Amino acid sequence: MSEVILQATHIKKYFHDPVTVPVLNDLSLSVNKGEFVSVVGKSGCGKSTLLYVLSTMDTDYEGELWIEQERVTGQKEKQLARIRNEKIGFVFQFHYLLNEFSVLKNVMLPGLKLNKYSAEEIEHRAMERLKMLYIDDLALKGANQLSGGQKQRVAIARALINDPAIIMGDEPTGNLDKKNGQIVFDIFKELATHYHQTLLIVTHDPEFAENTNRIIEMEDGRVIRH
Ligand SMILES: Nc1ncnc2c1ncn2[C@@H]1O[C@H](COP(=O)(O)OP(=O)(O)OP(=O)(O)O)[C@@H](O)[C@H]1O
Repeated sequence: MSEVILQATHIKKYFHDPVTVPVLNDLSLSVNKGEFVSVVGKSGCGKSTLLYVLSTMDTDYEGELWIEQERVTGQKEKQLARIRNEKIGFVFQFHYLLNEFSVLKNVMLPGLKLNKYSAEEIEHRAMERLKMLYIDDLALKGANQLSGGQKQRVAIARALINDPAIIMGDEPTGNLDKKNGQIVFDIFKELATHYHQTLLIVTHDPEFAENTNRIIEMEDGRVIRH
């Protein structure tokens, strides 16, 4: 049987602006280990809101969220911070790299926060991940010296540093041209296929979605296809 990595059940979330409207409306989904899942749907259907809930950054919802065997819902901020750092890797549309640091340092930073490995081990792990993404030759460059596509690959290496249970992405190819978007897609695909990395990626790009293992389609805060 497949191992469930992420499970969300009966998630409801409301915004009060100025009247109360449901943005996530009794939404349930689960993602198995090694699956590469895309989340699609029209603008405003609730994809980003869902990702905030699933990534533990938003705790103001009804329903339950589990990541691996751990119940996330109801945990205090300190525990949530640990869960985020240990179990979730993020890749956003914008890379959020620290320009004043080298590529290597950027990739190492979330590892240093975890307090699990020595600095030498983290450096070694960072170099391994840069090799996995074919950018180890950029390790000592400043983050501000890279192209958009290279920056996004560094952001993926950084997301991988703590061996997360799941990588979540919000339009990670949204800022890239077609060629670089394809490179980033291929990396995700390889991570899923060769490393059994679980991925949940919000995308507007139908071609991207079609080539993932499974499409979760949303409409008005609900899942209408999965
Ligand atoms: N902080 C907020 N307060 C009130 N309403 C909000 C807030 N954030 C989002 N919304 C509304 O919730 C709905 C869902 O927004 P969300 O950003 O999750 O959609 P989305 O599917 O990610 O859209 P897009 O594809 O354009 O990024 C929209 O109608 C949006 O206007």
